Amino acid sequence: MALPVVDTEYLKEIDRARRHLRALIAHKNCAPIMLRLAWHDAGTYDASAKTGGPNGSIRNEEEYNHGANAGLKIALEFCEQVKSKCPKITYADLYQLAGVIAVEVTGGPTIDFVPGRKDSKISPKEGRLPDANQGPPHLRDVFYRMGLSDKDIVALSGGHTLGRAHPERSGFDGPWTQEPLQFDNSYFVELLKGETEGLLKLPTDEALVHDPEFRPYVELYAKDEEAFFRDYAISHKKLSELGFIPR
Ligand SMILES: C=CC1=C(C)/C(=C/c2[nH]c(Cc3[nH]c(Cc4[nH]c(OC(C)(C)C)c(C)c4C=C)c(C)c3CCC(=O)O)c(CCC(=O)O)c2C)NC1=O
Ligand SMILES: [Fe+3]
Repeated sequence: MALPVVDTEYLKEIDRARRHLRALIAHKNCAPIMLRLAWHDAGTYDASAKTGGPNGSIRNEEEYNHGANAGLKIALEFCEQVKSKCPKITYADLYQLAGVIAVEVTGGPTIDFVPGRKDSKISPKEGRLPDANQGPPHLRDVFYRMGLSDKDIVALSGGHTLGRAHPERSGFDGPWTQEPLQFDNSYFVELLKGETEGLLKLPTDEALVHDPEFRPYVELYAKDEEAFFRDYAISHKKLSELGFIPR
């Protein structure tokens, strides 16, 4: 079903939340972890069972304690600061808006945000997010289950232009690019360059270079930042609206 239409009061609350999120993310330099939070709430979607997805369930202790969500409590607490000033916004909308603002504030593309997500108290079982240690078949299993495509997989992985891995959270260490607070296509440039001292490549990042279906997108995005921004904005919107057929 499409995202339900919201009333003008709610739209004003969304605008207030936008402003608070912009100030918070700029002040705390927390764009990367806010983007990861938005993905981890949405990335549990199962298109055939119609369960999981961007429904705020990651705020449940049972879910934010899942292994793949290590470290996200910080982002949940940042969002709680905005929720206390904008109590009408659902957690589901708040987390997705945080992801959209995180990309905007770091110089990435403007992503169309349609509000109207409802909160769910039900958390899916652990294991719906992709495992960084696996390769292309696993990536396709997980992203196809969400209802996403090969192109979405490559474009969304470009979100690793932001932030870094932390040994105490995932066992991996380091940023993917030289400018982890700048949203650009350098993730793809680094992927094609090979090893660079101090920069990280997950097995799932490497998979994009070696798989014949994924690689052409990596080459396009490394060469044409506009093409990456265009495709990323489409894929990010898709992921943030999983479970709602956009109007
Ligand atoms: C495509 C498969 C994929 C995998 C397996 C993945 C795994 C992954 N992503 C990140 C951090 C990580 N991930 C992301 C965006 C992100 N993450 C993500 O994969 C999902 C959610 C589907 C798993 C998507 C689709 C996006 C796209 C925007 C950011 C911005 C950061 C940095 C956070 C920070 O700096 O704290 C870590 C390190 C966590 C830590 O130690 O702090 C790992 C292990 N990211 C992936 O893309
Ligand atoms: Fe990631």
